[in-house]
Amino acid sequence: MIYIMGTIAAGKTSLAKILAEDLQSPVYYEDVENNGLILNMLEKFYSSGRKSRKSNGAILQIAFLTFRYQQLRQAITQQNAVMDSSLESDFVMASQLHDHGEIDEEDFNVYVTLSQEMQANVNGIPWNGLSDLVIYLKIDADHAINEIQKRGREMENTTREPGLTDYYQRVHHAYENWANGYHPAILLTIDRERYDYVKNAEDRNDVLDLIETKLKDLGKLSPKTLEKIKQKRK
Ligand SMILES: Nc1ncnc2c1ncn2[C@@H]1O[C@H](COP(=O)(O)OP(=O)(O)OP(=O)(O)O)[C@@H](O)[C@H]1O
Repeated sequence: MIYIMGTIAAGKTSLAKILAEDLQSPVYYEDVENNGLILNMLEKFYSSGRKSRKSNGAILQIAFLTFRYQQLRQAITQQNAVMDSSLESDFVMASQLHDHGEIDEEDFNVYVTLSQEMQANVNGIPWNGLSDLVIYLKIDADHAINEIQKRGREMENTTREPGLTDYYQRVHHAYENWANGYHPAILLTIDRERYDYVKNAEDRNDVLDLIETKLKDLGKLSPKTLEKIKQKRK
């Protein structure tokens, strides 16, 4: 499994799509706009800043955990499945809510215990909770906030709720800290300020080369398959 990590609007969904197409791998999206359960919860969570994060934060994490676990049960059986979000990214989100007093100690304990119990055994397979490769999309906070505003979701709009800018900065900071201290699995950082893999074909190829070479080095892609993929791209 390949996890793509990064702050809100870092470009995870786009990279997941591009990478999965190139690898011809299964892909799993967060796709909040088409998931009624998550969308309703998220709208409540975002509705009135800190107050609504506090009242809905814990149950939102349980909702994400349920949805993500459904994806994980499938993805774990497939080679190089790409996930644009994961239990790992949810843990960063849940922890920052807890760190800022928006999920209380007791609720956080329930969430962590449940998450660990679920991950200890996926589809009858004991699992260590790690993916084969973690890709971190490193982006400047202001750039990410700009991207959030550009996609124009009402619930994420900072004009409607100015306090959201602080929240986005906080989440950005949480991801930076997480990436700096992450060692359990192989982490590949992609600099979003350097590569525009959506609009620039050369950048896209460079990013795909970086990721796929790493997969080859990890034994997740044979040298022959990597060569074929590169030829197909030309
Ligand atoms: N565990 C979580 N806790 C709280 N909010 C979450 C969690 N996971 C995702 N979200 C929120 O759900 C929404 C997801 O939107 P979307 O699927 O477009 O992804 P994104 O994280 O913004 O990624 P990108 O734009 O990089 O693809 C964002 O507002 C995000 O902050």
